[in-house]
Amino acid sequence: MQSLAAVNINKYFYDPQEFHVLKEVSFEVKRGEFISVVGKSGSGKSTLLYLLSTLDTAYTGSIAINGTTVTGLTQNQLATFRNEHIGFVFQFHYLLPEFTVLDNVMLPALKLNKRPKEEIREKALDLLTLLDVRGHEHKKASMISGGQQQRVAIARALINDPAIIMGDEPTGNLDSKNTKTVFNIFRQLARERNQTIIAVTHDDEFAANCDRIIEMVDGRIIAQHP
Ligand SMILES: Nc1ncnc2c1ncn2[C@@H]1O[C@H](COP(=O)(O)OP(=O)(O)OP(=O)(O)O)[C@@H](O)[C@H]1O
Repeated sequence: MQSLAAVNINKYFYDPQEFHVLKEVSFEVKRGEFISVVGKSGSGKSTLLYLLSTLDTAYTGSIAINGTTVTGLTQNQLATFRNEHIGFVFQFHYLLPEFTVLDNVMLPALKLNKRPKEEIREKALDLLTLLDVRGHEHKKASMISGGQQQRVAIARALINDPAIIMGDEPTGNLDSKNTKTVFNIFRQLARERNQTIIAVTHDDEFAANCDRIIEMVDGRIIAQHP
C-alpha cells in the first residue's frame, strides 16, 4: 500500500534571486518503508522534506500522503492533517524546556482532542518506556540529557500514531550509541507497526541500513538504491 507519492515537484526560491531548488522530483514510498534521503549540503533535502511534511506549500506538482492529496488543502486543513498523520523529528527537537517530559509527549494528542486525557497519559508513558526514558517523565525537558531529549521528541512524534514519520537529521546531534538506538527504534516502528519513515541524513551508516536510499544532487533525485 502506498504511503506517499510526490509527482513532478518543482520549487523555486526568489530571494535574493530566482533559484530552481527542486527539479521534477517524483517518487513513491510504500507503507512501512524506512527511507533515507541523502545528498550534499545544499542539494535540496530539507526543502523537499518541508514540502512532504506539508509545512511549505509553495511548489508545483502534487503530494499525496496516506491516500489524501495534500496539495491544495487550506492551512487549517493541513494543520489538522499534520497532527493526525505525520510525526516530526528534527535535529533540534524543539521540546518545551519548561514543561515536563510527560507534558511534552502528551501535548499533540491533547491538541487533537480525540481521546480521553487518561488514555493519552497511559499511551505517553508506554512510549516513554519503549524509548527507554521511563522514570524521567516528571522532570522538566531541559533537565535530561540530549540523547534522552531526542528520544522524548520521538515519543512526542509517535503519540498520535502517525502513519508517517519524517526526520530532518533526526540523529544529527547524537553520539554513535544514541544514533544506533534511534535507528533501531525507527527500524522497529517500520517493521512492527508498519509506520513509514523518511529521514534526511548525512550519516552514511544510518542511510546504508535503511530499506532504500534516495540520493539528491542539485535539486534532483539522481538515484534510488537498492
Ligand atoms: N528560504 C530560502 N530562500 C532562498 N534560498 C534557500 C532558502 N532555503 C534554502 N535555500 C537554498 O536552497 C538550497 C537547498 O537548501 P536545503 O536546505 O534544502 O539543502 P540541504 O540539502 O538540506 O542542505 P544541508 O544538508 O546543508 O541541510 C541551498 O542552496 C539553500 O541555500
